[in-house]
Amino acid sequence: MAKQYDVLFRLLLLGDSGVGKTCLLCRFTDNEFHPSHISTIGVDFKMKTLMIDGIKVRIQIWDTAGQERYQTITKQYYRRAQGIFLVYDITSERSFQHIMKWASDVDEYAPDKVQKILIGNKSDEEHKRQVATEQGTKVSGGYFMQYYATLSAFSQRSYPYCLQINGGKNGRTRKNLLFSLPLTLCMCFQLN
Ligand SMILES: Nc1nc2c(ncn2[C@@H]2O[C@H](COP(=O)(O)OP(=O)(O)OP(=O)(O)O)[C@@H](O)[C@H]2O)c(=O)[nH]1
Repeated sequence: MAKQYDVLFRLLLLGDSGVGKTCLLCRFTDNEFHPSHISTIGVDFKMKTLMIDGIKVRIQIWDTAGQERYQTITKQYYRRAQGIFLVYDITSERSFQHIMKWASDVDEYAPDKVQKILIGNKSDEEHKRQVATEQGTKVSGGYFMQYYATLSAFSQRSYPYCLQINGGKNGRTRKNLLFSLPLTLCMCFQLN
């Protein structure tokens, strides 16, 4: 039987309820958008397998509930994550203010070397924007996050796997693949 994958990455989505974590995940895995908000209960996950430079990469993305009452459950998933997306909604100042709290939970419960990526979602709602891009840049720098992107789960246009991982097949190590992958994942969403 063919090997199902060469490497597995476990990624986690965190952020307040309603910022669009589930929608980002559905856009990434199924290229779908759900206009209604059905709150995640506890945790859920989806998987996607990508071929990146001849390597079969399985990405397992855990979608967590933003609601406070599930946080005892969701924190149990932090320690196995290799990458964490901290998501806020650009039209909600409050969701952005809470990023500091999510980031300090990550510091407390996730592995030290976890990749952290800040995502400002709902960039299609520019007219309702409450959080300037510069504020995102400042916070991501302050919390040692690797990347910062504004995205839209609503937007259909995507750039699937357009980022190539540097290094030839033989010279590539798992370590640099791991480092590069979260950015690849970001690039799979609509970047603008
Ligand atoms: N305009 C717009 N709406 C979005 C976008 N992403 C999500 N939404 C809407 O925001 C609402 C909440 O989205 P969800 O993905 O369910 O939010 P969540 O963060 O998973 O929420 P919890 O499961 O409660 O933590 C839904 O009504 C979505 O349709 C986006 O990029 N643009």
